[in-house]
Order: sequence, then C-alpha cells, then structure tokens
Amino acid sequence: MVKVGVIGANGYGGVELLRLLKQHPLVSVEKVISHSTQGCKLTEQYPHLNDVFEMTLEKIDIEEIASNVDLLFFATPSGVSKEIIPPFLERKVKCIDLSGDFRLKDGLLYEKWYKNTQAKNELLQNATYGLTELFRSEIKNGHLIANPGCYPTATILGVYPALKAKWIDQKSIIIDGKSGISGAGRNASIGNIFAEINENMKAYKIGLHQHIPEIEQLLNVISGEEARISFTTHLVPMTRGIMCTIYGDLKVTISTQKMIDLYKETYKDEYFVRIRSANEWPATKEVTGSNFCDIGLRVDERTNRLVIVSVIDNLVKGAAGQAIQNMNVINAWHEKTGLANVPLYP
Ligand SMILES: NC(=O)C1=CN([C@@H]2O[C@H](COP(=O)(O)OP(=O)(O)OC[C@H]3O[C@@H](n4cnc5c(N)ncnc54)[C@H](OP(=O)(O)O)[C@@H]3O)[C@@H](O)[C@H]2O)C=CC1
Ligand SMILES: CC(=O)N[C@@H](CCC(=O)OP(=O)(O)O)C(=O)O
Repeated sequence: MVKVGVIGANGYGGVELLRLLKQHPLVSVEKVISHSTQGCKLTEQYPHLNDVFEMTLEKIDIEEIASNVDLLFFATPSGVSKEIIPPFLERKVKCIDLSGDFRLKDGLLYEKWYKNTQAKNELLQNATYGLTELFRSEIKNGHLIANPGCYPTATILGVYPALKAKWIDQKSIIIDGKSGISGAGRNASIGNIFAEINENMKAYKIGLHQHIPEIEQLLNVISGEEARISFTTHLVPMTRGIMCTIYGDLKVTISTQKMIDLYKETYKDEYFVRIRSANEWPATKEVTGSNFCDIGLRVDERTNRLVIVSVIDNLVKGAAGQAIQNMNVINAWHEKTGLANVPLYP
C-alpha cells in the first residue's frame, strides 16, 4: 500500500480526492490536513463521510506528515503549496499539486496572472505538468506534479489532435468556457450564493483569467508557435461540469468524418478520452463524477472553422481524478485504478 495524505482535505477538491481514494485498492489515506478546521472530525464538515472516513483533520506538521506518507496531494488555494511543498520534496515525499503554483514555467507570468510572488525557479523548472495523456512519460519520473487547471484540461485535450496535425491555425483559436459553481471552491462569496447563480448565467474574468497563460504555454509546446488565445469563462447554474466550445480556422480542406478519424486515432489508447460520432455532442452530465473527457467535432465548411466541444467534470478530470491518474502513472499502476466509475446519470 502506498501511504498518502491530503492537504486541504476539507475543500471541494480535497473531499473529491477522498471519495476517489476510498475506492482505490492500492493506497491508504494516512493524513487529512486542514488550515482553519484542524482538530475537527472530517465527518463534522462532511456528514456523507460518516462511517467511511472517520479521521480527524490535522494541522500541518512537516516532520510528522513526511514520516507517515509517501505521497501528498495539495488541494489548497494558489499561493499555499509553493510555500509548503519544498520541505516535503526535501524529505523525498512525492507531491501532486492541484493549484496553479507550479504550472507556469515562466515565474513572471505567474506573478502577473496570479498576483503573487512566484515559486523558486528551480522547482518551477523541475515540476512536471500533469496533463496525463500528453506527458505521461515525464510524469512517470516526476517528484512534483503540477496538476492542470480544469479549463486547460478540457481545452488542450480538445485542440491537441488538430493542432498537432497542423490542421488548424493556432492564432485563430477562441475558447468559450462554462463552469459549474463547484469550480470556485467551498468558500462562500456573494457571487456564488444560490440567488446569484440560480436561473442566471454570467461571464467573468474576461481577458484576465489565470488559465490564459497556462493554455498558451501548452499550445506553444504543441505547435512550436507563439499562441495568443481569446478565452471567455462563464458561470452556469449547475454544481459540477465544464464545457469548452473551441473554434479554430482550418488550414486544410477536410471533412468532419476525417477530423473525427484523426481524433479517434490520436486517442485510440486513451481510456479517459472519448470521441463522439458526427452530429453527436457531449453534455456535461455525461461525464459527471467520472474521469472522462468527451469530445464532439464539426468541420463547418461554410465558415471554414473547426468547432470542438469538450466536456469534463471539473472536480474529477479537472482536478482530483487527474491527480489520481497521475499518481497511478508515478507508481506504474494501471491508469484506471480507482477511477473506473461510470458517470452519474441523470
Ligand atoms: N474546484 C475545482 O473544480 C478545481 C480546483 N482546482 C484547484 O484546487 C485547489 C483547491 O480547490 P478547491 O478545493 O475548490 O478549494 P476550496 O476553497 O474548496 O478548498 C481549499 C482548501 O485549502 C485549505 N487551505 C486554505 N488556505 C490554506 C493554507 N494557508 N494552508 C493549508 N491549507 C489551506 C482550506 O482549508 P480550511 O478550510 O481549513 O481553511 C481548504 O481545505 C485550488 O488551488 C483550485 O484552484 C483545480 C481544478 C479544479
Ligand atoms: C467557477 C470558477 O470560479 N472556477 C475557477 C477555477 C479555478 C481553478 O480551478 O483553477 P486554478 O487551480 O488555476 O486556480 C476560476 O475560473 O477561476
């Protein structure tokens, strides 16, 4: 058994990690750490864990945690893990960070978009970007995994085959993202209360979203060209789910079926990426609770654009599920281990 701990265990990402880790046959959860609720029972915060996780939330004690776990998940807000991860790495604990602290190789970009000081450059350069399907050979030997953001996961899996094949123009890419409210975490704020969200839809952080440099960094790697995307995020009245509708100008004359064939071929060995047939569009509910990313495609011959619809569950493939997929890769376990659950429907 690999012994793991979760820092930030009483947030939405943390509790989703616990749900999935409970059904993982090769790990035991040894430590659950909280910032403001240390000393409380996890079940006081989350009664649905009664008789499932009878653990007490503890404070961060580096020596105590490091001597009890092999691997740590950080489900903390940005700005936290960059301060507390270094001593764990020094003590040979593998770290998977769900926050944005180690995703951007250029620390100045982090400072600009996250409005915070960057992590140590050496750690930034040594961190492995954890989009499993694209970087599994690097993840295998990684000690510090920067788990991707939720929108970047849906977007990059959505554009990767067409961009890699140079069938779309990278400079033309526009992403229209929509997220359920759990993407904002468990902290209460006026913008997130029922009366503000229910029967409502709103755009936010236009041109300012912290996932813009992350997506551009990845597009640069895939195409070898400098990327500049248009990315607009929307909050929609649902709990879980992300849909990214992506548009890109075609550089080749191609049919929808040929595009679908390219995507199916690219992802033929990827259990968690499912490509729909022509005229079939994925919906967020079709991936809820699961680690799947479902993708639908259409070549719009009238406008000469590719339209891609990519959906994930923000808390699973967009956070905790992909973190566990990465843990499976690090340990050379089958990637589906602990993640084989069918989406919850309806
Ligand atoms: N929600 C989502 O869909 C996704 C989230 N992420 C990222 O995952 C991370 C966690 O998100 P989420 O679970 O939604 O957020 P929440 O706000 O729900 O939870 C954050 C957790 O971090 C803990 N925490 C806060 N400050 C500190 C600190 N200084 N030291 C230790 N622990 C601290 C909180 O503990 P306490 O309550 O005790 O203070 C809480 O348990 C974030 O970086 C987020 O951006 C990434 C992809 C998707
Ligand atoms: C609905 C909502 O507010 N979603 C969050 C997602 C944040 C996140 O998960 O990303 P990081 O880990 O990069 O902070 C947002 O758009 O900022």
